[in-house]
Amino acid sequence: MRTLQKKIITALHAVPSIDPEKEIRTRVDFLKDYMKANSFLKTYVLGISGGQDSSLAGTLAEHAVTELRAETGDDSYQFIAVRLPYGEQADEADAMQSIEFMQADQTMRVNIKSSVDAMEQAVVANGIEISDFNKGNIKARARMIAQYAIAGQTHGVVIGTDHAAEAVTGFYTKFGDGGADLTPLTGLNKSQGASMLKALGAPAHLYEKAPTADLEDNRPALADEVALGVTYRNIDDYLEGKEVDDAVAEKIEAWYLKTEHKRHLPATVFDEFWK
Ligand SMILES: NC(=O)c1ccc[n+]([C@@H]2O[C@H](COP(=O)([O-])OP(=O)(O)OC[C@H]3O[C@@H](n4cnc5c(N)ncnc54)[C@H](O)[C@@H]3O)[C@@H](O)[C@H]2O)c1
Ligand SMILES: Nc1ncnc2c1ncn2[C@@H]1O[C@H](COP(=O)(O)O)[C@@H](O)[C@H]1O
Ligand SMILES: O=P(O)(O)OP(=O)(O)O
Ligand SMILES: [Mg+2]
Repeated sequence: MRTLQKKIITALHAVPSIDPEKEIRTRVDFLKDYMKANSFLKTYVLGISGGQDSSLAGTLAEHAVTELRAETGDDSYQFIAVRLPYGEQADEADAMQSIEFMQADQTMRVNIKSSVDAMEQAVVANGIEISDFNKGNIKARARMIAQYAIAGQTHGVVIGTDHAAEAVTGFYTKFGDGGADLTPLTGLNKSQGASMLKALGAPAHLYEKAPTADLEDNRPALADEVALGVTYRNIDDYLEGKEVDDAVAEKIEAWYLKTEHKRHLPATVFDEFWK
C-alpha cells in the first residue's frame, strides 16, 4: 500500500469492510449517547436533499429519537428533516420520498433562493464578481444557517453527512455542509453507506442515484465524479487499502493535500498541520 494511503486510511477511520447491521447499531447508539450526555439537547436537525448520505443519516437519526422516546417517555426527542431547495429542485420527488421513507417526525422547508441571491447582490455591489461555483458555496452555507436557526430554537444539534469518501477529497463546503455538530457517517465509504441504506430497506434509487452536490446554476445536478475526476468506486478502493492506478491515487492524494485545512479547526500559531 502507498505510504500516504495508509496514513489517510488511519486519519479518516476508514475500514476495508463493514457489517451493515452492526454499523447501523453503532451509529444509532452514538447519536443516542450524545443526547443522553447532553440532557439539554432534544432534536436532531438535518437537511434532506434526496441523495444517499442525507437519506442514511436521517434514517439513523429517526431510529435514534424513536428509541430515545421509548426508553425515556420524553416525546420532546424529535428528528426534524429540513428541505432546503434553491428555488425549484429538479429531484424534489426523491427528497420527499427520502423523508417519507425515514418517517421524519417533523419536516420544515426553507427556500434559500432569496437569501442567497440577496447575499450575492450585496457582495457584487462592491465591484467583485461571484462565480457560479462560488455562489454554489453560498448556497451550502445558507443551508447551514437555516439548519442552525432551527437547532437554536429547538434545543437541537445539526447533523452533518460527511464520511470518509467525501472527507478524503474535501468535497464539501467549508462551514457550509461541512458545518455541523455530529457526523454519524464518519469513516464510512460510499458503498458502505449504500449497503447500510439497503439493510435499512430504503428505496434502491436513493442509494443507486449519482451523487451530486447540485450547487451550480449553470451545471445542474453535476455528478460529483465528474467534478472530482475520479469515481467513488476508485475512492472506495483506495480507502479500502486496495491497489489503484497510480494516476487515480495521485489525484485522490492531491485533493487530500489541497483540502487539509478543511479537516482542522481554523489554523493558529500553535498548529503544525499547515506547515
Ligand atoms: N457543483 C458542484 O459539485 C460544486 C459546486 C461548488 C462547490 N463544490 C464542491 O464543494 C467543495 C467546496 O469548494 P471549495 O473547496 O472551492 O470551497 P470552500 O469554500 O469549501 O473552501 C475554500 C475556502 O477555504 C479557504 N481556504 C482555501 N485554502 C485554504 C488553506 N490552505 N488554508 C486555510 N483556508 C483555506 C478559503 O477561505 C477559501 O475561500 C469542493 O469540493 C467543490 O468541488 C461542488
Ligand atoms: N437541496 C437540499 N436540501 C436539503 N439539504 C441539502 C440540499 N442539498 C444539500 N443538502 C445537505 O447538504 C449535504 C451535503 O450534500 P452533498 O450532496 O454531499 O454536497 C446533504 O447531505 C444535505 O444534508
Ligand atoms: O449528501 P446527499 O444526501 O446529497 O448525498 P450525495 O452526496 O450522494 O448527493
Ligand atoms: Mg447531494
